[in-house]
Amino acid sequence: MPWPLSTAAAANISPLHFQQHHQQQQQVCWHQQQQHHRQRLRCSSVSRQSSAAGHCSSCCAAQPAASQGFPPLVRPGSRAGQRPSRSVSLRVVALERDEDYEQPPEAGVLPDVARRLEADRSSSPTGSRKAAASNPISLTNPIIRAGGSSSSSSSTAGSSSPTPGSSSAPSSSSSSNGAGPAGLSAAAPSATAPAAAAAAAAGAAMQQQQAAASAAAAELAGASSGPAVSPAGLSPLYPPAERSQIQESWDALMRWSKTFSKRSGSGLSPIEAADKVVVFGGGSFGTAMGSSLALKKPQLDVVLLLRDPYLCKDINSSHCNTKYLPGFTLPRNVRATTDAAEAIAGAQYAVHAVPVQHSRAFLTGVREVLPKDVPIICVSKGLEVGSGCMMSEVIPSALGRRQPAVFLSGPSFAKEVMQGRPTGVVAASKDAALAREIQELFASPCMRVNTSTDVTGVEICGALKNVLAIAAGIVEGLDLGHNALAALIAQGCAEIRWLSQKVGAKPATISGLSGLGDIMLTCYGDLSRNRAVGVRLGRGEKLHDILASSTQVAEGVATAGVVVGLARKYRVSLPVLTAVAQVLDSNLEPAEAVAAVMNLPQIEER
Ligand SMILES: NC(=O)C1=CN([C@@H]2O[C@H](COP(=O)(O)OP(=O)(O)OC[C@H]3O[C@@H](n4cnc5c(N)ncnc54)[C@H](O)[C@@H]3O)[C@@H](O)[C@H]2O)C=CC1
Ligand SMILES: O=C(CO)COP(=O)(O)O
Repeated sequence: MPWPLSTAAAANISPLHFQQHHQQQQQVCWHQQQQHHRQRLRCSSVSRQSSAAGHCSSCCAAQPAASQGFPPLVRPGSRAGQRPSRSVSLRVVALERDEDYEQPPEAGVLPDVARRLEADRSSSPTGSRKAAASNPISLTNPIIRAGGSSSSSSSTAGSSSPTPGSSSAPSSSSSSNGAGPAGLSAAAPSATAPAAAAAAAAGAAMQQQQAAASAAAAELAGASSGPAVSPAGLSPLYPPAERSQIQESWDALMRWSKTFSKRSGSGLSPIEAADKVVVFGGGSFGTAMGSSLALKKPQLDVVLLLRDPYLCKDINSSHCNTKYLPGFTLPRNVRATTDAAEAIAGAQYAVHAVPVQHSRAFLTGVREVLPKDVPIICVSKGLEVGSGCMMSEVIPSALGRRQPAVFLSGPSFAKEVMQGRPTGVVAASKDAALAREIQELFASPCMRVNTSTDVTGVEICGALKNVLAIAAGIVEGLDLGHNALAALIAQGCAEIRWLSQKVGAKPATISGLSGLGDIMLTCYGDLSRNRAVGVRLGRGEKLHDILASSTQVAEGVATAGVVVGLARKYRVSLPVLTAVAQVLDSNLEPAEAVAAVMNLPQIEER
């Protein structure tokens, strides 16, 4: 299981069992869990490209808000290389949609194949175990602190230097042998004939993993029929019947994953086909997303288009974005330039990471040199002051044409992307095939990418969560406690839902990665710049001073005012989000705003 037992699940078990489980979890380090998980959930595209890339060689397997200091908005008036066809196949699985679960491979499907593979398995049990055991997984990101010994050359488990913020993580060289964490490997002997048959239907690789799991479990249990014991030396948590059900469900999920991945087509994957990607804006997130692509393919030319020649020089000479991501060494194939024509020439994709309020002017400036068929992958989150436009409207308006575009959003702090920590985002485009292409382009063992066609939903949620994060920061800065923070975020979620639905967002988007996922990250995560603005406001600082001392953008500040206009247009009342705008506009002290919201009429929940 990729994540620890949920609180909800934990609430249903006895304290003793919970304690046992917790001890198990502590014994099975994060890296072990991940390695186990990845070995099972292998992504064939990464597997294919990683052998070439050496990245993960053996695993996966115009109205300026002058008072807020915003500059005035400017109203605006053949590429080389080959991209894969838009019919590029799905290799990475979005687990969120119900329809994906429509036909999970059940025990007993394809019985003839199952029988054949079962026969194979009984004839060679050790061979398959060896195969699984010789397949170590590395999630370790080769991007390391500047001054470290290596960067992109590190590809095997445990061989890279510690990443910032993860120094306490045990070395992955102590990883499991593929048999997985305690509960799973110990439960393997109870996998009975139907489970084995279904595993066979899913393919030989799965069968190899099961054999490995069985063998490891037998080893752990002393090859006897006695009670299975976890590697941590603890008894299993659940009663046998429950455990075998859990194992069966897990196996079915893994078979489904395997068969889903097998539906891949032929042809080059997007990352294989690409040889150059341009990133508009070399701030923290542009650099992080560019670096994650650069790591996937060392031959890929990743060019950051910047305005600051000194920063450019720094990046090219020291391989470090000293201004926005100090302490991280960038992959060697990331470079920077201030020359837009040179940066864009020959690029197959353009990642747009320029703050929303500057995007129109920026895009107008590159319109002539940007080929009209290069897809823009927009990661900027916010609403344009003056027009109220979302980026999906700003882009065609600034370029004066319909450019292929995908909107990538979700809980994804730049620093954690740089650290190679597991991250999930959603790629939304009206063009579903393009969304899948971008899904495949960015997907890696560290990055899950769901697809969506709900561009409006993904964009509005990404913009609104920044405003809510400021409110969350204010509550934190005022030291109002956990209850207050949770109540505020819940209210904010409701307000985001009310407005998002009015503008056409789908419910699945609002509760998905770009909605709830990003709300949780930004409202609770210390790395959020928007939240940091709120914290400082709550502690009594003035907005002007906060902005003057910040080197990075907090999109929620500009977006808050726009949100109120949108709410009025759609006739929705948004107490918390409106209060944020009032505080930012210096019409209300943070503490007054909280008191006013607390004293609104008591209402029925909706
Ligand atoms: N940093 C993060 O963790 C994440 C940021 N984002 C979004 O990505 C966008 C960019 O954010 P960051 O990279 O974090 O911002 P940042 O503040 O770190 O960097 C902004 C970049 O834009 C450039 N820029 C500023 N004004 C410009 C102009 N007029 N013309 C051209 N370039 C200009 C800056 O020079 C800098 O390179 C924002 O919309 C943000 O909400 C999205 C997800 C995560
Ligand atoms: O959008 C983000 C993470 O998903 C980054 O949030 P901040 O801009 O508040 O740092």
